[in-house]
Amino acid sequence: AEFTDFRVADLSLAAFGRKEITLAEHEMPGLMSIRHEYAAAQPLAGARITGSLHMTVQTAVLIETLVALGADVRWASCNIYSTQDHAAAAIAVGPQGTPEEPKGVPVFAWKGETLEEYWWCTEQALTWPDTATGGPNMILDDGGDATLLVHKGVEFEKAGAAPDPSTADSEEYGHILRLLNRTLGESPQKWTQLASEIRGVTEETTTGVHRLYEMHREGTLLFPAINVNDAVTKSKFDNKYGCRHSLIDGINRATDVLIGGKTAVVCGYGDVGKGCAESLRGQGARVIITEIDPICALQAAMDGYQVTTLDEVVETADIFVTTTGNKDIIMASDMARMKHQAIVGNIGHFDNEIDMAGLAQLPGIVKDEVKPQVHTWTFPDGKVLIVLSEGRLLNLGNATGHPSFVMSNSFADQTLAQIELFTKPQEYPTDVYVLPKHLDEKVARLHLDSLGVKLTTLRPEQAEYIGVKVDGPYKSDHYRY
Ligand SMILES: NC(=O)c1ccc[n+]([C@@H]2O[C@H](COP(=O)([O-])OP(=O)(O)OC[C@H]3O[C@@H](n4cnc5c(N)ncnc54)[C@H](O)[C@@H]3O)[C@@H](O)[C@H]2O)c1
Ligand SMILES: Nc1nccc2c1ncn2C[C@@H](O)[C@@H](O)C(=O)O
Repeated sequence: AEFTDFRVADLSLAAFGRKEITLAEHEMPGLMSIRHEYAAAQPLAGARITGSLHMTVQTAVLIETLVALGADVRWASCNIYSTQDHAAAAIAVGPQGTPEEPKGVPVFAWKGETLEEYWWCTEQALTWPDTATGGPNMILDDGGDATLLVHKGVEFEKAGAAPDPSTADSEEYGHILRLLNRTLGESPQKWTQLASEIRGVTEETTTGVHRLYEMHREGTLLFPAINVNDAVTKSKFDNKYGCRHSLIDGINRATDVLIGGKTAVVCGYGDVGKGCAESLRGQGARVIITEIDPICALQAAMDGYQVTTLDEVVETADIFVTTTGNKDIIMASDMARMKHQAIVGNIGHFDNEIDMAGLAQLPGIVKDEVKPQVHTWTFPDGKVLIVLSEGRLLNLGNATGHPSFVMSNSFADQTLAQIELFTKPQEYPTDVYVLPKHLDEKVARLHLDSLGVKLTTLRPEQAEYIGVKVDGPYKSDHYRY
């Protein structure tokens, strides 16, 4: 039967996507090594994995690794602007298919989805026709939207109704409520039944992890979770070195502004902020940090950055980047004070770091599209602001996100986490876990040869002296790297 269980922008892009996937595989040695190591054992045979993670070339390599390990997969992106359409096309067509006869994986993602389409895609990725529960038995999440939809579905099914969408405190939540009101009418136990077979979720990013700990604290978490973000080989690499590469990629492709000599403000000096600050300084910008945390602020000062408040620099700086994972960092009133053609962008997971709703409501403001994901906002006095990706993460909205080599670390962690949760459910009662250190070190080890690294081997007496095994783990669980 013809395979039509997908929705992408343009199947004819599949060949281009396949070429870039092939190039990416060489740049993802850790992930490919895990694919080869585990393929024979088929550890994910029987797994039905719903993915909600930016549908990029690198994610395509992750998807095909999960499939190679035996999994069935359904996929959506976790952001309306982050899909690379040629990667999505290659996934729908598959390595053996053609645009005329696709033979790939169900994927529902295209660059420039509306919010309503985004949640429809997420629902498609979560809906598994011809299965007992109608759903997945694993979730691979980035930011927690798939996990949220399942939890809200169960919550409202238990209550017998979802709130009136007109009461939603955001446009996004309104779409979720409309969707759940529809499914409540169509199938009143859809989400409860679907959740019953989910063995767990592996969460990619800081903001999604925050949501999981919050649900666990509230006692509402329905299944165990592995916090992949806090694998050292994820957040100390992807968040830092990935953003170091892809932040200026996004700014350059969006504006081609000369960064050298300009003043750039980075809000937040966590893993992402550190990479962003280094990236901008590397281009010759004078980088100023804002922080709430005295430790991160002290780190920034010791790294040679001025650390002050946004209020102090909002009228003089040229480029503003939010990296906090928090909300309401740059408000409309701040943007009203910025200089002509200041550039504002966010690289945090959600679009609530920049007050886009407030900006749109400023009297006399005029929004104009320069090109996709680049807008000017003109104030009545003629001052123009340049806003990237409408406040959504600009490295994936204006560029192609992190490069393959760093995503190889993150996705090796993800694959190991999926195997852990799927094959050892009895070892993971509902809670939030991190990957054991020996797996973290394994992922790092898999990336050393490509960079020409030669490790030193501990001698037994040395290992004994520092209290570790010759083959590791080399650090305590509380070591901070
Ligand atoms: N775009 C990407 O490719 C990408 C990659 C990784 C992570 N992320 C996302 O980026 C965000 C940050 O991730 P992270 O790992 O750096 O988190 P983090 O917690 O390490 O860093 C965030 C920092 O922001 C600071 N902060 C919080 N509120 C602030 C405020 N009001 N003003 C100034 N500073 C404030 C915190 O003190 C913290 O140091 C998260 O949303 C994460 O999901 C995006
Ligand atoms: N090329 C890429 N493919 C997939 C996801 C990508 C990405 N670049 C950044 N993210 C987001 C990740 O950094 C994710 O781990 C996060 O933390 O947001």
